[in-house]
Amino acid sequence: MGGSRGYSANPSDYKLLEEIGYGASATVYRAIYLPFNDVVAIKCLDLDRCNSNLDDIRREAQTMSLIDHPNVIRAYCSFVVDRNLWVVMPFMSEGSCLHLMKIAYPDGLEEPAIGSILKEALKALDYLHRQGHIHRDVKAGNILLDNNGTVKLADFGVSACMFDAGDRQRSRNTFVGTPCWMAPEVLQPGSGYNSKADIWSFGITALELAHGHAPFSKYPPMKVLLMTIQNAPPGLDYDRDKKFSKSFKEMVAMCLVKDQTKRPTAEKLLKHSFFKHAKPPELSLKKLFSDLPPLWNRVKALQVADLTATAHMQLKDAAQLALKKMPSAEQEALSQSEYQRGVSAWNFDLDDLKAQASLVCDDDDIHECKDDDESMKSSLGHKATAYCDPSLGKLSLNREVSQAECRGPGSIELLQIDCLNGKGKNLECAIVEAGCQEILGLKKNGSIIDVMGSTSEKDVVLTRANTVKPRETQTGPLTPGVVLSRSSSDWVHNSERSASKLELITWERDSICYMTAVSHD
Ligand SMILES: Nc1ncnc2c1ncn2[C@@H]1O[C@H](COP(=O)(O)OP(=O)(O)OP(=O)(O)O)[C@@H](O)[C@H]1O
Repeated sequence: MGGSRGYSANPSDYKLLEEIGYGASATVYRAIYLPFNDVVAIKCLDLDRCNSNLDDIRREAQTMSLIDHPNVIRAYCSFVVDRNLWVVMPFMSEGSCLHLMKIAYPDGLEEPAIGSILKEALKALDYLHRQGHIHRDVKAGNILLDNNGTVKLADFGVSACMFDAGDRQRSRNTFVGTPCWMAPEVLQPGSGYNSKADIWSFGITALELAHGHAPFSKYPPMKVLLMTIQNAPPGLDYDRDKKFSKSFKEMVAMCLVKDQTKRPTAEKLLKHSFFKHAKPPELSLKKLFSDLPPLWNRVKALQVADLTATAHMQLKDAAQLALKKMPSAEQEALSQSEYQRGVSAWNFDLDDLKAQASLVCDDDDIHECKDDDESMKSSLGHKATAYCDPSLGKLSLNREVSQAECRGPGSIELLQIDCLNGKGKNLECAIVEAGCQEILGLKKNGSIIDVMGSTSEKDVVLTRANTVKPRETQTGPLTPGVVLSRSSSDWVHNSERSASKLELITWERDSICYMTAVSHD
């Protein structure tokens, strides 16, 4: 982790100035390199907060320092200071495209600017792929801009060298990334992935720049995973996105093909007419920054806005749950806020995801799953425990949970609410987290409380759970078609049966939802 270009590995040679960015495991500062009086950026990675071990981090730093391309951020040097790794880089005075959009262009950028940014980012990808790297975290937050219009792809925190012989398996199997931008094959059991995964993420980034947010970004991470696998690929809509050219729409559609073999390479994509006609960035980008305050003030403003939004949502959440009413728009907003705060922190293991994804019904399985509903109906009155467990059985909830009792892994909150069903019987539910409700498809027609409490002639039945003996808890992994469904109707069924009490307990660990349902006759 030595130095280069004359930048020393001595922390006292650097004067840290303002904070200019923050991510899952790092805070980035503007700094002065005192011997040259040169402005640099220093990424301070908290080693205690890092998922990676020191070898991974060392590799990241080495990879970054070997990079030599005008569109890729290169590390000047890196060294350990206390429990932090400092990575010294060029300072990009306009920060990331994400920050720029958040502060000034919430609905996205104009096509000429998008074309220029994407072309430079694509040149970076072409270079990295030729060098044998997969970036694996292409997104607007990792495209940095300078005030002269320079565009650089940043953050090799999660990249791995495909040709890194000693560790090939590991680098291919441990995917740390951001779900909205992830290619379906990365989530599919048994299928490998390669640099084409970056082309998918590039397509998603194009949509992000066009709309100001990535597709599915309002949903919680687990739901995004499922939607990526199950739904048709997102794209620019020919009607809704009228302001964008046919060429742009075509280019995005080429990237967002589920079959990775049908996606173009970066080299081929660069030849697409959309990029052939892209303006040089120094012409199309500079005007984006005029009238904006300095980067550090923007970042400060965003931090304040994030904190305020979070506090606001938490207050609203508590108040509305207390009132047993949360309009779905509010739930979505809450979910989005949670998601946006958590997205970068959401690092996961590919094997876990593959295991989960394999349990999801795809379109062809839906009929099969629907047939299973009948057997579920006959299991009413029994206790069913459904797992969506990343560690496949490592964690299970096999006890009944009473009011305010459950404080499990991570931040678990249990709120028990008594609702009356139409027959005047008590219906209890314990709900933890808006994202989980959404994953489970229970929020479509309003909050789960609404669904459960207001269905006058109906009881709420969780479908697709395995038939188990009365008042026994079934443990183990989710079986196909058990939990993950696409519509609330798959979950909330009308029934002649009267389940007088239903306990539904969900909690979240690393964005994975766990659920136990108990119905009592
Ligand atoms: N060289 C730089 N110049 C200016 N701003 C930077 C620079 N490097 C990073 N930033 C800002 O800091 C933010 C966080 O940096 P970075 O993405 O490297 O951290 P991270 O912890 O790896 O984040 P994540 O896990 O979300 O990708 C960036 O989104 C960007 O806004």
